[in-house]
Amino acid sequence: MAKHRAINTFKPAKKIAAKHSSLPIELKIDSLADDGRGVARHDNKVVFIADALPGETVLAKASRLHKRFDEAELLDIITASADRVAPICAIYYQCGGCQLQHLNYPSQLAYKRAKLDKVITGNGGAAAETAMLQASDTQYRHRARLSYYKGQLGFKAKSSHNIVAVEQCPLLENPINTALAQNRNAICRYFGDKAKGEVSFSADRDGRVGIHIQKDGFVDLKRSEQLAADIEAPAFLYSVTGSKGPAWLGASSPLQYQTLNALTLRYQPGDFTQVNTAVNRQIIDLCLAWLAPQPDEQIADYFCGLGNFSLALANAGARVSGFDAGESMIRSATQQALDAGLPIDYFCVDLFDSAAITIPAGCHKVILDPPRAGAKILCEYLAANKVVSSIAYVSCDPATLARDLAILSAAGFSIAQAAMADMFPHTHHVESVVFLTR
Ligand SMILES: C[S@@+](CC[C@H](N)C(=O)[O-])C[C@H]1O[C@@H](n2cnc3c(N)ncnc32)[C@H](O)[C@@H]1O
Repeated sequence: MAKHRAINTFKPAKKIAAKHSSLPIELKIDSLADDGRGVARHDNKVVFIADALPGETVLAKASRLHKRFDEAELLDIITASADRVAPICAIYYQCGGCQLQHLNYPSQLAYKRAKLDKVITGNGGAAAETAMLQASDTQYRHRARLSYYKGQLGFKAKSSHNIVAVEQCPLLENPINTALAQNRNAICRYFGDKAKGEVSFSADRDGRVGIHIQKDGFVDLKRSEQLAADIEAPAFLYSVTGSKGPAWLGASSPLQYQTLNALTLRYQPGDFTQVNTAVNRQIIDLCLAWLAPQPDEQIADYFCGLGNFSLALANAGARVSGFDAGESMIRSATQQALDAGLPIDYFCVDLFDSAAITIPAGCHKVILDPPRAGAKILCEYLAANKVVSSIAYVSCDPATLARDLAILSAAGFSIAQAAMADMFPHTHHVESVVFLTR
């Protein structure tokens, strides 16, 4: 069996008492927690064990003790689950990027679907009607952010802030893996022994790969120019920013993210784009079907980013108002709408501030796609304001979705449709879309 590493947690934990530290314990895994770890009970306490699966009996060693639960490191599997598979990545047990590669893919989907079903039934919906959106479970990410420190370029490790060197990642689109292999040495030389920072790769519609470097400290503009010359096409150095001083900005044209058919979003590294292009298209299609935009009908797109949903809704005939706090994205979205001749007005607003929220005149349909924190304030606003009758809620966190659905349900909205979208295969993240009407 491959070596298993300790569990990743960022909460401070107590030192392990001597009697616990040296004693392996046998645990029976009952279920999977929301973060993908196995859950067992021992000494009347819940224990979380990374890489353990329901139905398994494992040998584990306590690694961190908390007041209400413990964490343990998997030492060996005594009885393996029939759902256990060999990870698709050689560094899975060290890398912090994925949590579910040891679980077969259909079971990953079932686990995520069950999480969403709980939220749906908890708010009066029918779980049996939840649809499933999915595409390839490999090579699906069009962007990745790696860290650099002391000669290592890779992802953060599972159980620490150390960096695991990544040569290739099976979840990344091929152009990113190629760009990584071709340019790793030049990037590592650029950082040298002392500097540290982050390197973002973003593959666009045309196979170009933009590289953005965020460095601690000052940016050496001459060396950045040299790095730009050294990077092998079709990858190119987009920009280098530092925590101090001026940035190096290349003269490259923006990247292009393809949404539906011929619709594209112009973006730069740092802008939000949905990581999984194929699943994103399915989500847009579904939201279009649910919201059924009519000619000249007014629709609001809250947390619109670059206009991923706004463009598709306007292209289908609606007039759209998009709201987001990202200034540069709103600028870029506004220009795109002008260039495409589409009737979209974008507004830069903080949607966590109730005083800043507005509903456009004549608007009865809304789409919202908040970050993990959800959209509590906005949902309270929509609940209180009786003009909105249909909401497509795109969520990347079932916990905040549950909280927000409860607010909307209490105001008379009911769940008409729902879908689980596997935007992030092999990780514990659950993306979902819920359609509410009243
Ligand atoms: C999950 S992304 C969705 C973006 C877009 N709908 C898309 O599909 O590409 C969440 C968006 O919420 C925006 N956001 C985060 N906090 C915000 C806030 N307090 N007010 C308004 N927008 C916010 C981010 O800028 C980001 O564009």
